[in-house]
Amino acid sequence: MAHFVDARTRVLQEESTKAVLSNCSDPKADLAAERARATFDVGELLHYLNGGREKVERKAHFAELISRTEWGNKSERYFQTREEQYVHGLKVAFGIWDFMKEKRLGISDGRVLRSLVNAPGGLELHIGMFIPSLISHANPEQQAKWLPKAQSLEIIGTYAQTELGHGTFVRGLETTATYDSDRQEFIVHSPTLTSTKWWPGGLGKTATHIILMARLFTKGKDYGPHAFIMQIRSLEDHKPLTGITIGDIGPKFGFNGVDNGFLRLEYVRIPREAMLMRFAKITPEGDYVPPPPANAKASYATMMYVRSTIVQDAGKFLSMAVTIATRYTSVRRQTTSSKGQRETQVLDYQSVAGSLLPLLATAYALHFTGKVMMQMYTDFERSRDRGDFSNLPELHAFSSGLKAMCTTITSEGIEKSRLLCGGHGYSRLSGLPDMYTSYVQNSTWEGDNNVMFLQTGRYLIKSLLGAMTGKTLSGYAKYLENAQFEMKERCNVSTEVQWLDPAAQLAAFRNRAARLCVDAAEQLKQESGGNPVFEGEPWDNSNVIVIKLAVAHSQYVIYKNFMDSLQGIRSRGELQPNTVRALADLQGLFGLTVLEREVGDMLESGYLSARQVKLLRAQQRALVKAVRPNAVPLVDAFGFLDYELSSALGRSDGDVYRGLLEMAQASPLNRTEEGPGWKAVLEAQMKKPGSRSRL
Ligand SMILES: CC(C)(COP(=O)(O)OP(=O)(O)OC[C@H]1O[C@@H](n2cnc3c(N)ncnc32)[C@H](O)[C@@H]1OP(=O)(O)O)[C@@H](O)C(=O)NCCC(=O)NCCSC(=O)CCCC(=O)O
Ligand SMILES: Cc1cc2nc3c(=O)[nH]c(=O)nc-3n(C[C@H](O)[C@H](O)[C@H](O)COP(=O)(O)OP(=O)(O)OC[C@H]3O[C@@H](n4cnc5c(N)ncnc54)[C@H](O)[C@@H]3O)c2cc1C
Repeated sequence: MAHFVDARTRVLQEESTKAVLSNCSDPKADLAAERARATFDVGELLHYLNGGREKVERKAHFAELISRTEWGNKSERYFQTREEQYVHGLKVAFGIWDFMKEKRLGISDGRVLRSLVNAPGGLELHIGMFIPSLISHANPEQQAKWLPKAQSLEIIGTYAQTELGHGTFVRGLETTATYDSDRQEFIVHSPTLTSTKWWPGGLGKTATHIILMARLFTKGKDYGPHAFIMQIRSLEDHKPLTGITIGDIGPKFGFNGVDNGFLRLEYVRIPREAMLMRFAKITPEGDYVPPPPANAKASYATMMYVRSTIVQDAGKFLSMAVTIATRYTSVRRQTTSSKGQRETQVLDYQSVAGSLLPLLATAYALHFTGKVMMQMYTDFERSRDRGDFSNLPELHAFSSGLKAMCTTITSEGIEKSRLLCGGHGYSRLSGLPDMYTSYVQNSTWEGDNNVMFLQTGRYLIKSLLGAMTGKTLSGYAKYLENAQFEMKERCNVSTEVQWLDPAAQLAAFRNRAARLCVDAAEQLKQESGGNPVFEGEPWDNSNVIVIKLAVAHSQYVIYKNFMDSLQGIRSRGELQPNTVRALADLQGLFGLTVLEREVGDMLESGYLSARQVKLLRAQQRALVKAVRPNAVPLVDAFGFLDYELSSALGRSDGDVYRGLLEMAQASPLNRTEEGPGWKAVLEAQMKKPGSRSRL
């Protein structure tokens, strides 16, 4: 209702309003001023990072179109119940599907659309693991039968591996697939409580089919986990098939639009052809044909593919968080030292810039590592298709460690970004709480991070031991050939500026990793009482140092990838000198920030002196200052659209306070002026006779 304000009231207020306006914040102007400080061409970097101008424009065009659809509308995003989220997630998946068909779009456009809407739902695993499993584990006949149905959404699948009792230890799975040669069928069964499948995304209420990981028994012998395809729900009425019990596992820390599910099987029969037989096979008579020794771990290939995509995506999520925090802290003003002066942009506080700008640098580092990771996976696929599995061990070691490292960095980085946004960062309207709760699972799924680090550490120690007996190493572990030399090496930096040299930084990363590898191997030998044993007590008692080694190696790899990528850009002349300079500052800031955090190891080993650490810290602080003017331009270059970020604080126009006020209007609590509690509780309580005098 319009509210009448008399002239006297207005006149009295006028002076106070003027006083407040004289130094109140103007977020839009602040952000515009930040953009004017750019030392490089933002458009150039934007196009480079996003694969060209055409792709950038295409994404904006898609966002424009889908934001107008019912399924693409995000205004209710932060106010949905779990059920609404689940149903909406399905509408989004099918909405994107129809949109792709209508516009005849391919897989890479589909990926862009899914990322734009960012509403994880019941089809995540269908796209992320069910189809990839068919591609990597099914033989040509099986692919011909199942892929068209899966790709046209005639069936919806998921990947059912984890059980109540086992996730990490895949060989410990208890679901059985017992071959009956008389009927040429498998009997799949959940023999124990702990064999209940638990966690698979979409299993609860969506999937009609699953890739089942079960222990294969034939002729009384256990051949360990193998992949099978089977139907679990009717295609007519979506009810579970006979002998199958399925349901949703309940609410989770985040990611609640996805119906992670449970499954029990009671003597269910599936045909022999249900076993995915690209590698291992079973004959009609029940003879087991193992995969060739070189690809004994072939049934784990889907996990490796997904780990690679997780590495690829880590940089994107960190970039999103950093974009929100950088834009907001550039327009957020808080505290003034003298009256009448404008308050300080919080990004100008050393504590804020010192935390946020290294994260910005890290987001760039992860971008380049993500690219290298996917290239390595694609190369593996190419050689695998020729029957060459020789690069499998390195790919496994590389993807395991990077999966763990990149997701740790990004999980922590999202939370740090949220904290840097103060109170408004705690609001879901900032976009950061949801981003955190839905991202952080990446540290657990697809291999718990510590378990993944241990896989990488195992590979590195074995590589070192091999090198000591004269074996030539390849790839990222090559430096271990010189581990004995590294043990005697000392850092030769003697001035602050020498720390800017990428070679000096790389040498420090490499030396730390090499020494830790020698230390870890020593400890393992001691625990083993002689020759290193990579299992049981000796291994378990060496876990902490092995994980430390894998962290150090992964940090070395990420730094090296950043350095090599930038060198490539320079030598190919892909970007203008000013842009390269801005990226070089980020590379230095990333490198020195990580090294600064880890100096303890290098002081302990004697690689660094206390004076060199002081110089390193001073140079790191100088780089924070150097990056500061480019902060907003550098996040603009990531190219996230407002639609994509769904954040009141990350708005590209900087109008954050209007954003909060506008978005809050959609709260269901605001549907009526008096609110839902008035009729339900407040009225009766507050109108009780004598209610005010009771206390
Ligand atoms: C922990 C390990 C790696 C251990 O496996 P294991 O069979 O016990 O291994 P082991 O007998 O100790 O043998 C070790 C040996 O096997 C090698 N190896 C292990 N995994 C692989 C691989 N993928 N590729 C190539 N090689 C592999 C290791 O390097 C060892 O080799 P070595 O003996 O040293 O030469 C494995 O069991 C594992 O991967 N566990 C994690 C389970 C997991 O990732 N589950 C994912 C479920 S799906 C999911 O979470 C959905 C995510 C949804 C989404 O992302 O969208
Ligand atoms: C949101 C979400 C979605 C998921 N989706 C799916 C899915 O679609 N399909 C599917 O099959 N699974 C899925 N999972 C399961 C997931 O893959 C497992 O939870 C994960 O692999 C970790 O296994 P775990 O739960 O058994 O952990 P545990 O192995 O029980 O880990 C517990 C602790 O023990 C430590 N630990 C375990 N083993 C060792 C060891 N050998 N050495 C040292 N430390 C060890 C771990 O580091 C961890 O700290 C999902 C999980 C989540 C959270």
